[in-house]
Amino acid sequence: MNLFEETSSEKNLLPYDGEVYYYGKIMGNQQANLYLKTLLETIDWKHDEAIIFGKHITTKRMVAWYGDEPYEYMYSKITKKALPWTAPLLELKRLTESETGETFNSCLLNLYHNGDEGMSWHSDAERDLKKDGAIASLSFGAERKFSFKHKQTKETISTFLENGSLLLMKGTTQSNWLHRLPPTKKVVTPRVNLTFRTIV
Ligand SMILES: O=C(O)CCC(=O)C(=O)O
Ligand SMILES: [Fe+2]
Repeated sequence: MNLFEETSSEKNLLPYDGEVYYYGKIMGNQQANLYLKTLLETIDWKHDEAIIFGKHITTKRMVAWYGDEPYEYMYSKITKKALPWTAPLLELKRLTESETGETFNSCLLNLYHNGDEGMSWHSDAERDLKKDGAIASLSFGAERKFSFKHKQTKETISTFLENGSLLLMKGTTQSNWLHRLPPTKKVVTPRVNLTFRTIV
């Protein structure tokens, strides 16, 4: 817990061209497991849709989108509308804001049922997102590897995202680095991830 510390007290995981801070676990296992259960049961999960090479596909991974207002958000060439915050999501948004000192107005949630599901290399620099805005990532459930790859040098940095942990991406990270959640045979239990963002 570091309510009274600056984010700069966390070590930057990136060697250059961006800032990624891993805060580690910001709550105990019991509380994190309870959030996992609550989110699995109360979020309006839908299979993600995308248009890839002109083909309409739906993913095994499930997603949901919440925000301050019913923002329309373009993601993977499909427009989505944000739902109003639920009580547990507002709680988690406030916790994330107090830990990071940043503010957010929306949240994208991802549900990976097991290690077969992941997310391939991308950056979160969609047109509707604030340019170089901070993105905070909360993780619940199975611990998964998370990697960054520099767009020019291809240098790769990896870390593990624990149950109840917080990671913050800011500065020029999205302009210069890709990130992904690699699939893995080792994980057979679900993981829920929340990324808090700022839509403009
Ligand atoms: O599941 C994660 O940790 C990452 C999710 C992500 O990169 C995204 O939603 O853009
Ligand atoms: Fe992302």
